[in-house]
Amino acid sequence: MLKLYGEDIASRLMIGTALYPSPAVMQAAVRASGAGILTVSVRRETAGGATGDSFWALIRELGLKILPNTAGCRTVREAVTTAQLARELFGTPWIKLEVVGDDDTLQPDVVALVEAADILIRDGFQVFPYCTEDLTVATRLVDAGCQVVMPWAAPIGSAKGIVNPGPLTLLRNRFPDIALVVDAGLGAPSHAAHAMELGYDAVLLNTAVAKAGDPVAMARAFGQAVAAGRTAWEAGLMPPRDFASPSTPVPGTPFWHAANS
Ligand SMILES: CC(=O)[C@@H](O)[C@H](O)COP(=O)(O)O
Repeated sequence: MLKLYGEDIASRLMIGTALYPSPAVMQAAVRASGAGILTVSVRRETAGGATGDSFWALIRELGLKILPNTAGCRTVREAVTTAQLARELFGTPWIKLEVVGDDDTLQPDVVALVEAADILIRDGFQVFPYCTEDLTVATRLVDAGCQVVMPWAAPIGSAKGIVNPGPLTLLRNRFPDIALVVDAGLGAPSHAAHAMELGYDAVLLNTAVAKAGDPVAMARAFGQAVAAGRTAWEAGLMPPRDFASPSTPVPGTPFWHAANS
């Protein structure tokens, strides 16, 4: 079972709560996804004023583990203050730490991210940092005390899927004991399965479900893809190779034999 900061989590899918056509669709999609963790943007929702309380009520009704996030923060100070507000609102030390460094790509400011992670961990937070696939950045985050690292697949909302599988595989190999979560940029259930087939512990997504023609059906499809990808990883995928190999090497011998391998 997935363990994050010592807590058992039943599902390897984490889902966001933004951009749905209505609150009812959001709730139905989250339920259909089978997600174990819900992420919510504290800054955006508290800025919403009157809508805030009813939004939190909808979120609480879902009965899932909440991972508040610092989406929209652009500085260390903003991110730290937002995390402190989240801890008060939700009574959790968990925080998905986002510090945006560029408005076009929403690429994380990884320098500010490491600094903010360090401050928050010293203050007792359990940090889920949203980062790029850079090995050195991941190392700094782990050194600061992050037990979870969340590299992007592609820019938030881009739906491109995994753009750089090589560096993501490198992270998996370097950090076998750290929970790795692909966060952002997934557009199709096959992208989520791909992340799981790379050995990632979980995926986090939002836009591809919220913006689908039928968000509820798409949420279900993502849930199934995550489960399938994880099963494939556990089953042991055959490594790809550059040469052909006949599936039935010896006529009349349909089953594998050591001598034919
Ligand atoms: C919801 C969240 O926390 C973000 O990191 C992000 O929105 C997820 O990315 P996608 O919307 O691309 O799935």
